[in-house]
Amino acid sequence: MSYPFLKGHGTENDFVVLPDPDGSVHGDLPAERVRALCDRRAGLGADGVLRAVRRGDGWFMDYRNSDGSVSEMCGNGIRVFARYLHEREGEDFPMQVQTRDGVKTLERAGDELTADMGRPEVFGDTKVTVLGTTWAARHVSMGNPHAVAFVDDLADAGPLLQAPEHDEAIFPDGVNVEFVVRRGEHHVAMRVHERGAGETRSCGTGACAVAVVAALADDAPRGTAYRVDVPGGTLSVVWTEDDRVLMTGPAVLVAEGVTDL
Ligand SMILES: N[C@@H](CCC[C@H](N)C(=O)O)C(=O)O
Repeated sequence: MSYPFLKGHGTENDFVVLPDPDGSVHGDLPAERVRALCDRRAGLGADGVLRAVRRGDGWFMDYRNSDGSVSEMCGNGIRVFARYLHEREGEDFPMQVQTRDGVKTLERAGDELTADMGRPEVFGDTKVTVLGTTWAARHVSMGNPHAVAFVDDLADAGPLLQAPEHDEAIFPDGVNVEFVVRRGEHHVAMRVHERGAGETRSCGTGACAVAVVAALADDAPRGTAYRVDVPGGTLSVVWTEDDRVLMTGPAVLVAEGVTDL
């Protein structure tokens, strides 16, 4: 059996897009198939899979991490998903996309796309540990869970070959962990260890969580744009007066074909 696919990325957080309009192509998308597709040696290679399913008169983004697990939301993924819907399915901007974290609206921003990521939920303090070093972190939900830790140097977190240790009582389903340094006024840089995918070159929801924590620390007025550098590029994040987080960044489709994986 052959399946159509596309490959794309947003700030080098890369995804396999699986068109499955009536949901009949991939069934419930078994975790083994996701792992096979995302395998960087034996498969197409990706941090996650974006299955495109029609729901009502719109589209649902069925997001899976590269280990086959489900997540509520993916910020880089939704821009790539919207790029796909625009270029291959004829959907216009502004565009609404259904996700496990509700409906998100995407707009064009020049060559880039802006996603309204909704309201952040800022919780209390927590801790993360890597190879015996522990940092204070802030728990933020962008629909999916994040722990944001400011560090002295991005290299301090080491090679991030394993998930950082975290409080299982606070994060029973695991957590995405961002390590952050300041680069200038309203300008930060981060690395991320993604739940279900390992260290990646970028995380859109992570960049939003980081900008929210930085804005709170800076007491920055709502509407202040934060530049968030990631290993794979740069995202811009604004936490608005009406408590929404707008994330702007690139979304690129790089290949399409068929696969029997
Ligand atoms: N890369 C994503 C986040 C993907 C989901 C995450 N790993 C999780 O399990 O919550 C992004 O760009 O937001």
